Amino acid sequence: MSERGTDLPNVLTVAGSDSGGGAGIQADLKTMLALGTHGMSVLTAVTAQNSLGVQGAWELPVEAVRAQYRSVVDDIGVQAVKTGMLASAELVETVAELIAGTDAPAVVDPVGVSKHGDALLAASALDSVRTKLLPVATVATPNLDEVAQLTGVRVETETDLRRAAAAVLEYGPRWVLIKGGHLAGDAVDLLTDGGEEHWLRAPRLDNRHTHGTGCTLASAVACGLAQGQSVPEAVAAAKEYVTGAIRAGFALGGGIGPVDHGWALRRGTA
Ligand SMILES: Nc1ncnc2c1ncn2[C@@H]1O[C@H](COP(=O)(O)OP(=O)(O)OP(=O)(O)O)[C@@H](O)[C@H]1O
Ligand SMILES: Cc1ncc(CO)c(N)n1
Repeated sequence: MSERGTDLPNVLTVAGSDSGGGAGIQADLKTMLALGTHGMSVLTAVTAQNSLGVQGAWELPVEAVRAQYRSVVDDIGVQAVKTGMLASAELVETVAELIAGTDAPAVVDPVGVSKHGDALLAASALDSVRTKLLPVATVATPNLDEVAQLTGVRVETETDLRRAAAAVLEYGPRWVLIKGGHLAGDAVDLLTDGGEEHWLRAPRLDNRHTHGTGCTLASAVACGLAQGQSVPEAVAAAKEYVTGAIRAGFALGGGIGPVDHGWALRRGTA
């Protein structure tokens, strides 16, 4: 038997490709490798993207998404699913239906726009995210722009995060992790299921190379869940991983560089 052993959990990302390698499918798979899981992917869209922005985006046909998902789940099996860019209402609804039929926790990152403000989800898909995708989520991980788009709640202070969380929970995810990364001050996120409340606080790092933070955090949560952690445990570990990745983020191209997914692999070996 190889050293891999037989207990490496399988984690599936359903997301778009970022040609620059910092966000999307590429960030997800790198996170899954770094955190000791076997990463697999269902591609929903292809973007021409780099450190300066998104130059083009093309979504895949619904049949292609459905076929990839079936290939993975029916043969290999998954211990957790993570979703990212889903592009259109049709794809959002297809993926929600596929997740509903899968016996594994789902981390839903309701990706709306890229860090540069480029749309990665059609405005006409918002309602499907609210009524079809959020209800099948074990954890939903919106950032503040996505919260505003989905619920109309505008977050300006840490206290507003509570109101935002309550508004997202109305749509039915089991847990919500509101990412306060775009607020001033500490990088504070709020995880709640409407009963328990967990505040995750990290110092704001003075590094502009933060491309892919959201994808990385959501994938790390999926890895923890696949490894049998509870939602609060998986989120706490994911926050530590993404904070380390931002600290190690590096310049690439002429704009915003990526976080460094490999930092945790090198931990203790320098
Ligand atoms: N400068 C920073 N220093 C420390 N932590 C940060 C910083 N910026 C973001 N974070 C943290 O990174 C995680 C991702 O949050 P963020 O709000 O950046 O996601 P996002 O906007 O969805 O990212 P993206 O769209 O680039 O993938 C959160 O835990 C947030 O608090
Ligand atoms: C493909 C893709 N998915 C997600 C994000 C999140 O910002 C991005 N920039 N690109």
